[in-house]
Amino acid sequence: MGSLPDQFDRPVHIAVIGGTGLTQMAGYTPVAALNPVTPWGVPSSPIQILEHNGVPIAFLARHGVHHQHAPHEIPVRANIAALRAIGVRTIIAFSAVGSLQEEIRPMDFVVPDQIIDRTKGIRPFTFFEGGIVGHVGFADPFDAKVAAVVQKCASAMEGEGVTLHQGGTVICMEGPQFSTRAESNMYRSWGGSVINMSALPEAKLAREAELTYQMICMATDYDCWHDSEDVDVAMVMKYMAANGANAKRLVGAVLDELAKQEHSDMVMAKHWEGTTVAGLKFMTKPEGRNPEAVKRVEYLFPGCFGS
Ligand SMILES: CSC[C@H]1O[C@H](OP(=O)(O)O)[C@H](O)[C@@H]1O
Ligand SMILES: Nc1ncnc2[nH]cnc12
Repeated sequence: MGSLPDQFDRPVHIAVIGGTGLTQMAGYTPVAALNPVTPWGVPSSPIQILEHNGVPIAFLARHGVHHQHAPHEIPVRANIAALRAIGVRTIIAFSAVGSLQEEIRPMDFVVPDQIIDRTKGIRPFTFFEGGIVGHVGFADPFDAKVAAVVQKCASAMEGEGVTLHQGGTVICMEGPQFSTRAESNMYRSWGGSVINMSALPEAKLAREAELTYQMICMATDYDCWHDSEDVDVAMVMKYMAANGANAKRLVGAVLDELAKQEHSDMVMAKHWEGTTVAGLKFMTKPEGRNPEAVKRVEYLFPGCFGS
């Protein structure tokens, strides 16, 4: 990465956030590696700009290039802010997850449509604080239109080792320790489909930043509720290695599909444009706004308060 330029002169609209076991996107040509500094610090990894069929894609390794950030240490605000600042409006976020349902087998893919928050409030979870208040809708944390694109791409790969479950609830736990058996069974009773440690605050911050965001999960284990072996890191890495090629193929097919003109409004997150900013302007009266907080928010939405 060292020899790549640290600037890229075109906006990049689509990003992939790679999770455990997906720290690179083979088959794409890296053309730049950016190191932005945001008001919330620096991102987890350099942002690699990859080119595929002339379309630039941003790639960020959630846990860092060497997997050095624990789930609660990931600088999620810097990640999301930096991606938005380079032009990204759609994020495909990949995650290795435990399965909470018999029919979701290790190596199956899941495109979730809901999240239950089991983080413990120790992760910074909003851009809007310290003198700027904002509340965004989060009833549907993911994006049904991107989910449909993923489904279409996965269907085309059926019979090639790709099984995809459309819809489902991610339990996002704090970690880094895995769940107890009692917790795992409780999550099942709540209707949880899969479990990870990274859907939040990523999805919330993407929404605050007016981005289209969809997670693609790949099951690596049955957590500890099942009568098979309890989850451990070796198991997660083993399945990621075994199915990593399919994960990359699926993500690649999704990127190719999203690059089509017919998806441009969705990719540019036109349906979210202005939704956060409208609420921000309405909430904290100008005389109550902290100039430092205003400056930080204007990194996300340049000129949004008219300064
Ligand atoms: C190594 S198992 C736990 C770890 O794996 C998942 O990572 P990611 O979502 O980034 O793929 C899970 O969320 C935990 O961070
Ligand atoms: N069982 C599990 N619990 C939490 N995160 C995970 N990531 C992969 N498997 C997991």
